[in-house]
Amino acid sequence: MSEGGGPPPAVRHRKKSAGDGGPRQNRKSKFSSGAGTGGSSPSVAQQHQMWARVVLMVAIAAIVYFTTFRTREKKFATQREVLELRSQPLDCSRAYLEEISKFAGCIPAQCGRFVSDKIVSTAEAGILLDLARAGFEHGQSSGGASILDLHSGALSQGTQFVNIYRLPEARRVFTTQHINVYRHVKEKVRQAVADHFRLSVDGLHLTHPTFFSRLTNGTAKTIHDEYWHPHVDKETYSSFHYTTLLYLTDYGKDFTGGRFVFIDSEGKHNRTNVYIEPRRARVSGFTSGAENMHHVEQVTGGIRFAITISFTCDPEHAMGDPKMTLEQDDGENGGVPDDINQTVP
Ligand SMILES: O=C(O)CCC(=O)C(=O)O
Ligand SMILES: [Fe+2]
Repeated sequence: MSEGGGPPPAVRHRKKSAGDGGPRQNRKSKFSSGAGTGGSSPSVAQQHQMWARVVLMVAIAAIVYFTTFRTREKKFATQREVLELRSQPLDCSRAYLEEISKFAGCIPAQCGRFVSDKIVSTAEAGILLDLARAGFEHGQSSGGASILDLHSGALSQGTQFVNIYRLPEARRVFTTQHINVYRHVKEKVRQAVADHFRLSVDGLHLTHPTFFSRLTNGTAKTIHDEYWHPHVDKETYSSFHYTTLLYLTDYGKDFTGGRFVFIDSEGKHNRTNVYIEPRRARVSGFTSGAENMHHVEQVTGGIRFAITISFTCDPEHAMGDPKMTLEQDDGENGGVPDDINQTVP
């Protein structure tokens, strides 16, 4: 019974002796250069053992490294999806919470982010794309990032900015339809932010800078062209409390690269990149604190158009609808605000 129950002792013995030079000794001697190689067999076995240890140690080091310094990738919204609403609640960063607590009615039920393809129609986005193209015909950065701010009139030109409302050739560049759609869309987005974060819409104001962006893979000429740096909006633009983005062109069709990426850090070494692939008429919204650190990937081909529509809870930083004329030119700098340098992160 005892013999039949387990593996035969001989088999067990052979397995155990596999590393002790027994059967291997013979196999090895076939490849040895000279006769009488019996004496070198133990050292070959030792070498094997040593290599096994090295391989094991490297494997352990790799496992430790990849579990300690890990970057995970998550897709929050792909270009192909048509989303009613996708959201992710987050804890507010301490500084954000401290500041927003001063504005009753404007404190989010919870910090976080959302994406929806149902707030703005593709027809509206098409008209805004037309507006953007018409505006950028009168000025573009010589690097990869151009902006057009309808409120101040700031428009990239070469390595600088001009006021589009001062350009005679741009007099009638925007149509009544452009203007009406811009205002209407901005209101819908404002309402969506108020609904999502459960705010009183009256306490939520449009703020500066709110602008169109046109991104390409052109070589950066100034710091304003370097749109890909990770940042926190509240730190880049102090008046921001809620950031929204409206995409006017499609990732993978109109341009490549250029995904929006939230960078979620868990501890010192672990991070998760959360991707939003731009889609025409897609709106994303998020609280502007450190809980929503983000960046835009470099565009590798084509042209990416988007609008950054920003909101503040602070009435002192509130901004009205754009007048789209030179009337609003009240600055020494031809209406281009002094802090234009903040317009592009
Ligand atoms: O265009 C985007 O997707 C993001 C732009 C951005 O991060 C910003 O305007 O602060
Ligand atoms: Fe940003």
